[in-house]
Amino acid sequence: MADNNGSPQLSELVSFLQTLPEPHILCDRNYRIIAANDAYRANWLDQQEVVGRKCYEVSHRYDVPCDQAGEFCPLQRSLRSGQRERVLHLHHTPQGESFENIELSPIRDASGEIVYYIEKLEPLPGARSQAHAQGLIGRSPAFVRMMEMVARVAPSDAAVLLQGESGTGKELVAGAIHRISKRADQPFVAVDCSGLPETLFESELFGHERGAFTGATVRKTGLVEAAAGGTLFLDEVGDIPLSIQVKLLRLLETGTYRRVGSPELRKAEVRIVSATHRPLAEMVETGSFRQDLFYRLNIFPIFLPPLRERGDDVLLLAEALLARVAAGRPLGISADARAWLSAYAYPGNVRELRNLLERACLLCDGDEIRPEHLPVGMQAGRPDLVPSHLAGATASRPALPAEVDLPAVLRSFRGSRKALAAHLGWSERTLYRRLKALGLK
Ligand SMILES: Nc1ncnc2c1ncn2[C@@H]1O[C@H](COP(=O)(O)OP(=O)(O)OP(=O)(O)O)[C@@H](O)[C@H]1O
Repeated sequence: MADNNGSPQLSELVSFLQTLPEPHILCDRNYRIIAANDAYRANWLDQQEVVGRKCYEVSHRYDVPCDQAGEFCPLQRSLRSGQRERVLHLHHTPQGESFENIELSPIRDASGEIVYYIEKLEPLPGARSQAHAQGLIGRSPAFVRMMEMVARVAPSDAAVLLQGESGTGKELVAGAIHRISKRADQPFVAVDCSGLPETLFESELFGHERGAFTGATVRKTGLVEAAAGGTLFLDEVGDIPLSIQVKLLRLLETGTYRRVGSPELRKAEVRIVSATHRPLAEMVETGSFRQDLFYRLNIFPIFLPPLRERGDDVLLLAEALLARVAAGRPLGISADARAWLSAYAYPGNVRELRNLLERACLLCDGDEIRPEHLPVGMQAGRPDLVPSHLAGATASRPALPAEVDLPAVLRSFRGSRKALAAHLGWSERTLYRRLKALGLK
């Protein structure tokens, strides 16, 4: 596949691309798309021609390469490493924004220099478009990095431990891992390990024989059996009593278990995904969690970022969740309410944002959510309405625009307007409006 100058023959590369069933494009080192195969074009039906355009412009609508827009660029990575590189990117597609696995393979000329790249673009199976009612929403770097870990581990059978604060979406991510995996057509069974007394928990998990204990009038299959062939999601795994931990360890190590009241060893065929908001490593230190079980569960740890570290995702989520909770009511969010939502610290993460919007919907009679419908407004008018967990949390929120003595801050602050906005926890627009209102523009 080389011409007389030692460069790979373009026409042969293009016809090779055509033989590939997955969507592929061919790019040069300058991000320019040189060819796209039919599988790629089938996804881009009715769209503008892509050949001749830059990959970052087509897939991301950026004016600059991904790495200059705060994302990992596989092309830059591959230029550095000289190897094939894989990343997960959130791409604009005719079906809406969705996650795609990108695999970039360098093509060299006879002198060994990289001249082209073949790029495979595969939608993440099961991770539906962000617009979908059940989809995981987010595009911040912290969220995309987390999703990249999800995409890497999902197709394997490795045990995954999801760690993150309450309400960060651990159950949703566990479901996504299942849907992306080859077990997607088999059951996904979620077990809440925190709610049940010890004996009941064991029989829920492993099942019991008739007469195994008082009240066991019929034989019962356990959740491990119900999940056969699929995924068993152990939520709040840090709450599993020590006596059951040893049985869970056996399940993970040997793939076997016993129903309560039966000596017979049964074979289980499940993939284990577990989640906790508790510091399991510390619990191992203090002896309340078995070290051997921790290692078994923690083959592939994934950390879910708290909402306060997800930047603009807050407003993206707010819009999407509002559409879900407002059920057909076309509700907007005022600029002040947006500023508050962006600045708030969300100790209860996405769940708290969702609850807060649900309440705002009920309080709002018009067509726009305003600060008076949010905890900030309620706090100002009716402190008795503020739930205790929010009252504590609001203490740590950034200052609201009206509470700041801006002229005083301006006298002491050295730095750009952007830095000042970040310092105050405001958007640049809010800062601009406040400066203008005070005649300080
Ligand atoms: N990225 C996201 N996109 C859309 N919705 C989300 C996202 N993350 C979380 N949610 C929503 O937030 C709520 C809480 O999510 P989930 O129950 O998965 O969190 P969790 O981390 O398992 O919480 P806990 O530790 O309290 O069990 C759910 O309503 C879920 O749909």
